[in-house]
Amino acid sequence: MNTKFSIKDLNLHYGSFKALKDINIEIPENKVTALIGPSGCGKSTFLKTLNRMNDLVNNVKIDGEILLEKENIYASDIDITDLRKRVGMVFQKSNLFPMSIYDNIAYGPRIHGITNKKELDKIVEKSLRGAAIWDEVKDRLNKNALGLSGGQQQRICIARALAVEPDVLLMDEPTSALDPIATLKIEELIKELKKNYTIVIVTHNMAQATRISDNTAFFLMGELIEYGDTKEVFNNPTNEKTKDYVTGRFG
Ligand SMILES: Nc1ncnc2c1ncn2[C@@H]1O[C@H](COP(=O)(O)OP(=O)(O)OP(=O)(O)O)[C@@H](O)[C@H]1O
Repeated sequence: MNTKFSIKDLNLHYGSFKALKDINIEIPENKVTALIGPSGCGKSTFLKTLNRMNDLVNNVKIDGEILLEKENIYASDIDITDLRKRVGMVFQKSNLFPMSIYDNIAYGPRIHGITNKKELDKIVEKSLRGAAIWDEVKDRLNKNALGLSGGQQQRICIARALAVEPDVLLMDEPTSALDPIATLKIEELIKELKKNYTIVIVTHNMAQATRISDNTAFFLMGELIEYGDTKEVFNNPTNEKTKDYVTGRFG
């Protein structure tokens, strides 16, 4: 099993507040890694360090090392646009642009210099197929993406992330705004996507973590308390705090 991210002694401060404390973790390739823990424990902060999204926050200070296949993504010579192309992100709520489905998907590739219509057509179809939504939208590619249902919009967001051919997909509670059926569709999709992508997902939904993830990391107040095989973390946790959390005693 290959390691995709190797994180060593990662600390993150927002001003004087320490949001991540000495995080050490290896994230395997082509697996789903779930990040769980109570609100405010640092899950999203950690997720965003993986494609340097926190760089955009004022007063943030990050130290330690995050290797993406042996390359330190915090090295001064790293190309951040290229990093975000390799490590895509899907948010809690759909953040599609008020434009056609086609243009939403073609947006990233166009930014990266692809202008040929035939090539873009191919990318759009491949990405929509990859996100299991091609059949639902193939006859309305020129319609406004915001006219789709919430679940469909999330799959378009995933397609948009796939369009620039990433290696990794970061997902921050991608189903929290969806009904159970739309949630199930995204979960099925995630299981399919891990064949080709490494997935790291923040979820508040414990059942979801057990359904879709291979590994689970439990965070508490900025610390990584426990990390391992999802079945072990949920059924046989080594730490009392993990046990309390996964059995619903707090959080
Ligand atoms: N931009 C910011 N500036 C200052 N503090 C921040 C910022 N973003 C997050 N924090 C603080 O860092 C801590 C971790 O926040 P984070 O959003 O990572 O937690 P989380 O576990 O993802 O929470 P939730 O499950 O509620 O989304 C919290 O105390 C939060 O208030």
